[in-house]
Amino acid sequence: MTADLIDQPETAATAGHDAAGQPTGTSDQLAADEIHAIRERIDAIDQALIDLWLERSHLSQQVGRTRMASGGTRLVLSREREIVERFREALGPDGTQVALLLLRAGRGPL
Ligand SMILES: C=C(O[C@@H]1C=C(C(=O)O)C=C[C@H]1O)C(=O)O
Repeated sequence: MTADLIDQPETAATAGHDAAGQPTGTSDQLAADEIHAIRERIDAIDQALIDLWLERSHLSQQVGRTRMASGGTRLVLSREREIVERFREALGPDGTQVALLLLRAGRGPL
């Protein structure tokens, strides 16, 4: 998917840029303006996701440290299964992959 986006050659018909100078994939100015506005919201969402991702992984590592310092286990697999299932129910098979990546980020270096 990423390769498709990167490899697509820019032609005369797709040479338009938005107000920030980013290629929009269209030479139509109205469409380019709309795309620019939507991209601002997309960028804000991406930043929120990054911030939440980092906050979650720090919290998860904190739980792991607290539990191990008290003689407990590093992981609780039943809780992890619940989380994977929550994401799968909400997002389908991609949700499973997202949850597994989230849990991996929370483990930190093993
Ligand atoms: C954060 C915890 O520790 C571990 C990490 C989890 C997570 O990242 O959500 C879930 C279960 C545990 O394996 C927890 O028990 O809540």
